[in-house]
This record gives sequence, C-alpha cells and structure tokens, in this order.
Amino acid sequence: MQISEVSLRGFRNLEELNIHPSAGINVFYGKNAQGKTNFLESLYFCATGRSMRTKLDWQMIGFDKEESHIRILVQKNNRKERIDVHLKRDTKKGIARNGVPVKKLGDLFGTLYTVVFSPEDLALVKEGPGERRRFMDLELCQLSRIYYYDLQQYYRILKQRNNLLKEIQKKPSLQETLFVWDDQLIDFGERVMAARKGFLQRLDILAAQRLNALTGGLDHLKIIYRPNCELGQMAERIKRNLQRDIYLGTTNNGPHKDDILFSIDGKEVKIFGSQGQQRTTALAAKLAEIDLIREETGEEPVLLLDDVLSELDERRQKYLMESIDGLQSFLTCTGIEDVVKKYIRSENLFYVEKGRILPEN
Ligand SMILES: Nc1ncnc2c1ncn2[C@@H]1O[C@H](COP(=O)(O)OP(=O)(O)OP(=O)(O)O)[C@@H](O)[C@H]1O
Repeated sequence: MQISEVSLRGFRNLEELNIHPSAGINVFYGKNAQGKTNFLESLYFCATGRSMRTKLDWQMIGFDKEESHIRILVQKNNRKERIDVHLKRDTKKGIARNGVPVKKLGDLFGTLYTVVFSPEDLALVKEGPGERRRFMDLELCQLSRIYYYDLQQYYRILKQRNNLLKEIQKKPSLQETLFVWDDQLIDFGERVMAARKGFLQRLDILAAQRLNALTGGLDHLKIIYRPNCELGQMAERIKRNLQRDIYLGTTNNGPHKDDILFSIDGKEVKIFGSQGQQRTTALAAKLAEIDLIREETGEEPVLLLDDVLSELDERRQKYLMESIDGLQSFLTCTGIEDVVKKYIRSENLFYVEKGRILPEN
C-alpha cells in the first residue's frame, strides 16, 4: 500500500499543504523544529487514530487555530481509500473512512499500516518495560481488532478495580463487590497475554533473521515474552495478592506489568549488550515488524522514519536503506546524508521550513 496524497490544514505548525508523495523513499529535510515530525505525526494519526507523541488531541491543533484537518488517500492494489481526520478544540475528534464516520478506532485499523522508527524506538531495549509493552501493543492493535478491544477492556477494568481497591481501604465491606471486576480482569488479561505470547514467538524468528543479516551472522538474537503472570495463572495470582493489592490500592499482577527480554547469545542485551548491540537489536525488531505485517496481511506497510539515520553508524544506515528499498517511506533528516542520496531521486525530496513543505524540483 502507499499514500498517494496528503492534505493538511491547521495541523500543528503546518498551516496548509497538499503533497503527492512517490512510491519509494520520500525525504523531508530541514533545520530543527520546522515541522518534519509534525508531518509524520499526521500520517501516523491517520493509521491509528492517535498521535505517537501525545494523548491529548487538542495539542495537535495549530496554536492560533480552532480546528485541524488531515486527509490522505491510500492506494491499495486496485482501489483507493480515503481517511479524513477532523480535530476540534472542544469536541471529540472525528475520523472518517471513505466518507463513513469511524465509530470505534478498531474500525480504522487496517486502512493504513505503518511502522514508525524514531530515536525512542532505537532505545527500545534499554528503556523501561512500558516502552516495550507499547511496542508490542501498537503492532498488535494494528493487526488485530480483537486485541485492540481486549486491551481497551483490560485497561478500563483495571482502572475500575484500582479505584475500588482504594475505596475498600476506607470501607472494607466493599470487598464483597471486587469479584465482579476480578473475573473480567482475568478474562481479558489472559486474552491479552495469549496474543502477546503468539506475537512475540513470531517476531522472535523474524527478528533473529534480521539481526543475523545485520551482523553478518555474528549475533544470535532471542526475543522472549516475560509475562508478569504465566498464562493461565492470573486468577491464582490475583487471589493470592488480594490483601497486598488492597493495602497498596493498586493491582500488582497482570499484563500491565509485562516485559520483553532481548538476549544475544544467551546474554540479556539490556544489561550486557553494547550500545551498538542495543540499537541493532531494536532495529532488527522494528524491521521484523515490517516482515510480520507483510506476512499477516499481504500488504506492505508505510514506513515513518523520524531522524533515525543520525542514530546509526554507516553500516547500519546502509542496511536500513537497503531493507526499506521498495517500500514507501517517509524519512526525516536535518541534512541529506550520502547514504540517502544513493537511494532517492530528486523528485522525492521535500524541504521543510517554518511549517511549509516544498517539493525540491
Ligand atoms: N499545536 C501546534 N501549533 C503550532 N505549532 C506547533 C504546535 N505544536 C508544535 N508546534 C511547533 O512545531 C515545531 C516543531 O516541529 P517538529 O516537531 O515537526 O520539528 P522537526 O522539524 O521534526 O525538528 P527536529 O529535527 O528538531 O525534530 C516547533 O516550532 C513547535 O513550536
């Protein structure tokens, strides 16, 4: 799939633009703080219905604007799909797919598959577990509406249960009502864990192949799911830790505490890997995401690469550029590095300055 047209109005500092990206690598270059990431954010929003930078939709509306519009056309085999986004200051966002309002975000997924590479993604291995959960959730939500629903329900119930735990501290008799939440929490929690396990088993194989290619067969990667409770054990753990949960006023067990372990030749990369190995591992995991989307959906995802080349050495830059050759990519950078020049044509260059995006030719 590929994005054939993007129109924006009042989106962050991008006042008004209409561009026709090409099928290959599109490079957006310019000084810092000109609007390059803002542009990628608008595309990401169309794919997922949310920003990769903020949970607060109003923050994306231009400072002096009342509303913001994004429209993209996605070309798939022989058909075109249109996504329209409308952000307003005081009301809920509106998203439409081919002119039909999207009622649940899950209905948007699948219109446009994206894989984002940002400097934060390259820090995936060394960051905290929250980043790693986000990594698997983003991918899984794009691929499975059921997962998206289960995850949403899980977090909704978790919040209710945590509120009730705090109430029980003040009024112990309320403990009788806790089982209502517990049953649902366990049900959705087990489903989330099962999906994560399956996903990481597949990602493990694909990422190992990627790392193998990246290091010329030197490093052998394993990606291992580290659930907070073993599959099938959540009910028992919730029951066992009930008094602790009440005492702390929060739920201490469940997939909201999951993690992923990356190891190279049996050693945990986060602890023993060099910085280069940590980044290469993250890069392999991200590239494996592309492979997985392709395998699962038969579609090529659109890649959003936000200033990642500057984070990689020359060999890894070259591997990344070779790996994305043939896929539609939106790549931002402050200057056009030699490695980029080799892979792009001049008509795929866009200069970004003060919220304006100008095709190079
Ligand atoms: N809601 C908004 N309305 C208008 N401008 C905004 C809004 N949010 C952010 N900006 C502006 O957007 C600019 C940052 O744009 P962006 O994050 O795209 O930078 P960039 O070109 O990717 O730079 P870098 O290379 O430093 O990442 C800042 O000048 C910021 O003030």
